[in-house]
Amino acid sequence: IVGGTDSSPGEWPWQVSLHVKLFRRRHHCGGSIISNQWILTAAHCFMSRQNPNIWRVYAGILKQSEIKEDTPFFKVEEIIIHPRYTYAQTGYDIALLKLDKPMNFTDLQLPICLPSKEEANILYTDCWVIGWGYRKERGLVEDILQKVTVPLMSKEECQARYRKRTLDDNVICAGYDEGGRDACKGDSGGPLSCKHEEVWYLVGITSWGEGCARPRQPGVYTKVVDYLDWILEKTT
Ligand SMILES: Cc1c(O)cccc1C(=O)Nc1cccc2ccc(C(=N)N)cc12
Repeated sequence: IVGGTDSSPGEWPWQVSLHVKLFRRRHHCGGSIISNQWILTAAHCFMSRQNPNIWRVYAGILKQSEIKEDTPFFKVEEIIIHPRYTYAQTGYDIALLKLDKPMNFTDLQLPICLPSKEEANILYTDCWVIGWGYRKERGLVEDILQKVTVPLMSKEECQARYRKRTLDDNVICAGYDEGGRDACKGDSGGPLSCKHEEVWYLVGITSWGEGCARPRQPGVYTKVVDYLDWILEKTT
């Protein structure tokens, strides 16, 4: 996260950290708890790493330094990548992780609501992107979970910013024309959460952007409401 601030314990209880258990265990991507057995994240987190056995899901974590050898984690039973995914920039950047056993909800690990179709055209005005990702383009994974508020922008406005590309229809953009506040590498898969009438909704999944926090280069997020049928088909 570029231009953000430290989160507090329990502020974002649906945020998880996805680690790869290889030579050096480390944070690779974020994800969101959507039920006691399912995590919603980005497909591009799993390119070249689709073996569920090497992944570890840490929930209820504020700092990466909390994670030790004996810190409990969830194993991944199944990784479901959207069948039409190829690259983040061409859309369908969405994946589901089925945990090997259901988690108990606590104050520090709780699910976030999926948006409903009826609310598909609500104008959310209180949206935040969070993660342990880079603070700048040539950065490194952060210790304390960062948060930054970002305004949503229309598809037309976003397409005008990415003139050389044709944006996928099922994305939502957010950011500031002056730049300075945005998600970045390492925040991928994490939630773009919007509060509406006292309830938090998972409006987007951090997917890509040209660099990070550059002027007129907004963050691009998978638009979750457009994948409700796919999510329900795979999780029920
Ligand atoms: C390609 C690259 C790096 O190598 C290092 C840092 C950033 C980038 C990059 O161009 N964009 C990105 C690469 C990977 C995940 C990203 C997630 C969000 C954003 C965003 N701006 N909202 C940019 C990303």
